[in-house]
Order: sequence, then C-alpha cells, then structure tokens
Amino acid sequence: MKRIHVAVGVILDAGQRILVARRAEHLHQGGCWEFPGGKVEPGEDVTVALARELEEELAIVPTATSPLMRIHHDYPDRHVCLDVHRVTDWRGEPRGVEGQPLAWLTAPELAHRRFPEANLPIIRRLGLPPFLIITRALPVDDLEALAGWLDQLAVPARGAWLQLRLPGWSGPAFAEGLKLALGRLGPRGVDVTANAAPEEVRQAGGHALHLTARRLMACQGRPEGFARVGASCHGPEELAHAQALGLDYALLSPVAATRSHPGAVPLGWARFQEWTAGLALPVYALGGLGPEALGSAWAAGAHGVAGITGFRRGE
Ligand SMILES: Nc1nc2c([nH]c(=O)n2[C@H]2C[C@H](O)[C@@H](COP(=O)(O)OP(=O)(O)OP(=O)(O)O)O2)c(=O)[nH]1
Ligand SMILES: [Mg+2]
Repeated sequence: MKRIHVAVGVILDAGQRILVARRAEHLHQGGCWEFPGGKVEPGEDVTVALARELEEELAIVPTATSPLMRIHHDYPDRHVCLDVHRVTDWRGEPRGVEGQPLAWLTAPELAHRRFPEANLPIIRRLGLPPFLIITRALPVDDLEALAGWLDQLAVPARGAWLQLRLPGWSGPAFAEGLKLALGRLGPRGVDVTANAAPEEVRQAGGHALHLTARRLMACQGRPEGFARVGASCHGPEELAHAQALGLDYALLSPVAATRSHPGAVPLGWARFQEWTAGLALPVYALGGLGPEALGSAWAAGAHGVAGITGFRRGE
C-alpha cells in the first residue's frame, strides 16, 4: 500500500479559533474540510515541509510551531502518517491561494464539519482546552464561598475547564457544589471535571472524573460512565498507567516550585519533556505555573497548563 507522510498545521489564533480549508472535489478525501498541509518530500524535514505547504496553500510563513500529535491511519488505498503541529504565530494574512474556501472555527464547531476519517483524534484532542484550572481549598460545605470563588474566575481567551476539588465535602453538599459549578460555568463555556471517588461523582451527576494518583493506581480499568476521565501523575509509572487505561488526559507535577507544595522538588521542563515524549496521552503541566507558561508548556510537548493560583484575579 502507498505510504504518505503529511505535515499538517493546526493554525490557532489568540482566541483559540482554528483555520480549516476545504479540499477540492477531485482530490483524495475531496470535499472534506482539512487542516492545511501536504506531503513531506523525500529527505525533507517535517517543519520545513509544513512551512513550505502553508506558504503554497495560504501564503503565510509560520513563526511559532510546536508538535501536537502523530496519527497513523489506513485508508483503503493508502496509509497516511499525519505529523500534526500547532501553528500559533505567522507572518501574512491567510488566503486560499488555490481557491479553496477557508473558515476559522472553534473546537466545538469542528464537530459539525466533515473531515477525513484520520482527523478524528485531532478533533477530539482540540476539544480539550489548553488550560485546566483547579479550585483552591474551600471551607467544607460552604456553597457561598464556592460561588464567590467561581464568580472570581478569570477564564483565559484560549479557553479553560475546571477541576472541582473539594476536600472534606461529600454526599449532598458535594453534589450541590458540583451542580453550582456546572450551572455557573456552563454559560461561560467552561466544563467541569470532578476530583472525588468515582461513585461520588456518578451520584452527583458529574460527566467528567478526575482521579488522584492513588485512585489512578488502584484502577484496573477505565472508570465507566464518564465522558472524560483524567488523573494526577508525578512520574513515568503513573503516566504509563493513565495511558494504558485509555484516560483522556493527565496532569504531571510539580513542574516549577509551588506555594501549595513547598517541600516538593520541581521537575523542570527538560524532565517533563523526557517523561511525556513517548506518550499519546495529552499531559497538562502543573505546579507553580500560570497562563503565561503556555508557550513553554507547548514547546515541551505539554497539552496545556493546569494551576490553582495564577488563574484568579489578584492572585
Ligand atoms: N493536508 C491534510 N491532509 C490530510 C488531512 N487529513 C487527511 O487524512 N489527509 C490526507 C489526505 C491526503 O491523502 C494527504 C495529504 O495530501 P495533500 O493532498 O494535502 O498533499 P499536498 O498538499 O502535498 O498536495 P499535492 O501537491 O500532492 O496535490 O493526507 C488533513 O487534515 N490535512
Ligand atoms: Mg495539501
């Protein structure tokens, strides 16, 4: 079977909208929408190929890129390897040089267009926002304090979701807390994952679950009944287990020194990169980081940045 290596650009603007183009009818996967890009020439470096294709197809020169993921897919007549890179800065104004229609879409909007089959993992991946904000410790069962905290939340333009962590809360109070978070943040486009025992989250009606490292290592399989499941990890073994269970994301910490865990030895970006390089699992960098760390996180291969402080006004 024909094997094709393709350089693909997920071009993101500052509001996290994504540039897509429609493939001409006569091409392979014709009529589908795609992320701009094209075939890597023999001996060509993939980032050079990406720059060449974006210049040929869109008349732009990428100036900031980072690897997002690699996909192998078999079509009936060919095998493609998509080498997918984020493009977060470029020179020029994109236009359809070959007459192809272009559109800037949000991640949820991608789901309503027809893409080649190989693109499904990219679309799922882009549905995970680049920031994951974690609640700070709040007084037990204090819904008013939680409401105040939620209303103070500054949501970065690139998009975020929330890990609701309420140590000491349980039963009806936890369920009320989760309902409150979903109700307040849903209209702001912020989804909520709950950090608690799977049974507790299920009973509270949560659709996304976050596992502590200890709960992760006690799992023999992926907890059932949740649209998204993720876990906190501190080393390669935990990351490998999270990936083996088919989880949707992991956190790896502490990347930098942090006030909340003063004794912990920070990993630094080099070790973060080393521990996550071989994984298909999206990993958020956590520990002493705020929104401004996103560029460094992407450069180290992270999916995004998670944090407690640094995401609230005045902290
Ligand atoms: N560019 C791009 N190609 C994709 C995507 N998804 C996907 O399955 N493909 C497949 C379709 C094609 O078989 C192959 C890309 O080839 P291409 O037609 O874009 O190659 P090219 O730009 O170099 O075009 P050409 O000069 O060979 O006509 O990868 C995607 O999102 N973007
Ligand atoms: Mg192309």
